[in-house]
Amino acid sequence: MVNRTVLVTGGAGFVGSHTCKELSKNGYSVVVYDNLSMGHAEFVKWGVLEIGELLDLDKLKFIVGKYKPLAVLHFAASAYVGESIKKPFLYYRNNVVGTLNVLEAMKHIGVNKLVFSSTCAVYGNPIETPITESHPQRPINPYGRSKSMIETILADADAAYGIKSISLRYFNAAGADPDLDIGENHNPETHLIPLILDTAAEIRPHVHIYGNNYNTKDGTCVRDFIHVTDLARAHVQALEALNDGHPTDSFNLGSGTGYSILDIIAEARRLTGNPFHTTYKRGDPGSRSIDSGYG
Ligand SMILES: NC(=O)c1ccc[n+]([C@@H]2O[C@H](COP(=O)([O-])OP(=O)(O)OC[C@H]3O[C@@H](n4cnc5c(N)ncnc54)[C@H](O)[C@@H]3O)[C@@H](O)[C@H]2O)c1
Ligand SMILES: O=c1ccn([C@@H]2O[C@H](COP(=O)(O)OP(=O)(O)O[C@H]3O[C@H](CO)[C@@H](O)[C@H](O)[C@H]3O)[C@@H](O)[C@H]2O)c(=O)[nH]1
Repeated sequence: MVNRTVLVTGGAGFVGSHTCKELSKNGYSVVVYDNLSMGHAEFVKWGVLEIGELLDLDKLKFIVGKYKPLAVLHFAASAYVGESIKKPFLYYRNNVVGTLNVLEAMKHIGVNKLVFSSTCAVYGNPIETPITESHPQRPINPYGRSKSMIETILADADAAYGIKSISLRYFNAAGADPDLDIGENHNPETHLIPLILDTAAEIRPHVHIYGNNYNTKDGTCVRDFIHVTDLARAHVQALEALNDGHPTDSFNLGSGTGYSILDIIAEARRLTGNPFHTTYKRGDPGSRSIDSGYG
């Protein structure tokens, strides 16, 4: 019988849970491995939830051995740029050591395919846009550096142990499941669009704009947003490419168009009809000015 079981680390989180839905729609049997530090048990609607910690190598080996998945989709990570500057060891441990443990467990059981959640933060401030996959990697914060280190480790894992991987470097994930089965629910919430929508809904008093003297058209940072369901579909395609023998590779996932923070605020005011308040704060030193991707 063909093995259709996949292990999804971080499958109770935002992008992981949307991907579980797409995997299930495409006939895969999903096992989620998540410590629920940021995710939600109620987001695991399309598979089995195994509560576990990336840093617990014995448990990871046990779960990989129990289900013997054909592949691992590895979302679980710490993923806040600002926090990574304040707590770099947490980011290197959770992201780099956590991924080493996933790879070690895969090697131990003989699983040799991995789809990895990388990020456009591996590029740092771009020297040209749109950013292509061959753009130099000069990350400017510990979060981006942790993901860039993992990509290096993945190349070594292929060379030494034949573990094939596809790293998907997403730009900014946005939106929610069109059927409203799941959505974005982070605590604390730091992402721009949910904070803007909370302000328009009068749950928050104002939106802080972090910095207005970046070298962009209006001085605010520029980001390229991609819908979370498009990201989810790309993961299924990456899994199928690995199954078809595609070599270790990396791909950007963005729309190719960047919008400034002021663009996003103007559009949210127009769509909601609420001219909500904004205030300026100092820009975050680890924040890249422009992210405009390549779809
Ligand atoms: N959201 C974005 O815009 C974006 C953009 C680029 C890359 N990414 C990457 O995509 C992945 C998913 O991002 P997200 O926005 O869905 O984040 P998220 O925080 O919603 O999901 C991460 C999940 O991993 C789990 N987790 C974290 N550390 C763990 C550990 N040590 N052991 C077990 N489970 C653990 C959390 O509980 C959570 O459910 C991350 O790797 C992130 O770096 C996200
Ligand atoms: O209240 C806010 C929140 C954010 N921002 C700015 O808005 C932009 C987008 O911020 P945010 O939504 O927090 O996303 P990023 O910092 O770009 O990081 C996200 O997108 C990255 C890819 O670009 C991923 O790797 C990260 O995991 C994910 O958190 C940045 O310039 C922030 O400085 C504000 O001005 N005010």
